[in-house]
Amino acid sequence: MSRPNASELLSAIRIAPSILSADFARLGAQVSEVIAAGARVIHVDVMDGHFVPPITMGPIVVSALADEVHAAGALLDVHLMIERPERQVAEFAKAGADSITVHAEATPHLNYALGAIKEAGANAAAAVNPGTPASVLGEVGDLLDMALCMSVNPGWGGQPFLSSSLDKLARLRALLPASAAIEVDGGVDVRTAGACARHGANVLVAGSAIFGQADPAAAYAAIAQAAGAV
Ligand SMILES: O=C(CO)[C@H](O)[C@H](O)COP(=O)(O)O
Ligand SMILES: [Co+2]
Repeated sequence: MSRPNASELLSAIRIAPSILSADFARLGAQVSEVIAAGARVIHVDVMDGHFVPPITMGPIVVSALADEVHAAGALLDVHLMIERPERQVAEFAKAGADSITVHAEATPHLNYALGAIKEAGANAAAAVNPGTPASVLGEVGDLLDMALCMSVNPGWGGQPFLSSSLDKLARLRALLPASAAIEVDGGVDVRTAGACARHGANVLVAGSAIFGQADPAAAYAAIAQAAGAV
């Protein structure tokens, strides 16, 4: 099956529903609901029990969703909250990941890890935790298709948005080439989405604010409108 053009999809304002908060007993149906509502970026949170305490999912879940997501012209945005991610990126790309994010804090070899993602055929992204300066990503700016600003401490959905993230988004936007997308992840909802977009984010991850709601499609549409994505 042909892959969507990830660079093109990530160049507009996008709301990326995070399946971390989805009902896993009906994961395919939940993803279909948000795609029908207009979502073109599906965010997959991979946690290893080391970089962050919880353990979530691996390439097998990416592979299970890939055909449905790609057939809709949407992409799988895989957020690796794992130690030494460079050892795993090829496996996730093979499973169907279109963009892969590694944490700057998770490897001493960030430049190498980003190169490994590109070599595996995916878009390369790097994330910084709330306590890590944005400037770290300036060192690898030429390799970044996307930078991810964590607006909560990673590991759990449903946490409140850290307002200090707004200035950090603006610093990342000023620091990185215009071709790099800026993603924000954690505590994004109808109240925080507009400010994130105004401060330079164009890919807004939302988990509990979409899949934690009774009507995920309506919740998606409300956040998209708040961010100016529609
Ligand atoms: O990476 C993450 C957690 O580490 C999730 O993507 C993020 O927290 C989404 O959840 P919510 O929108 O509920 O904050
Ligand atoms: Co995430």
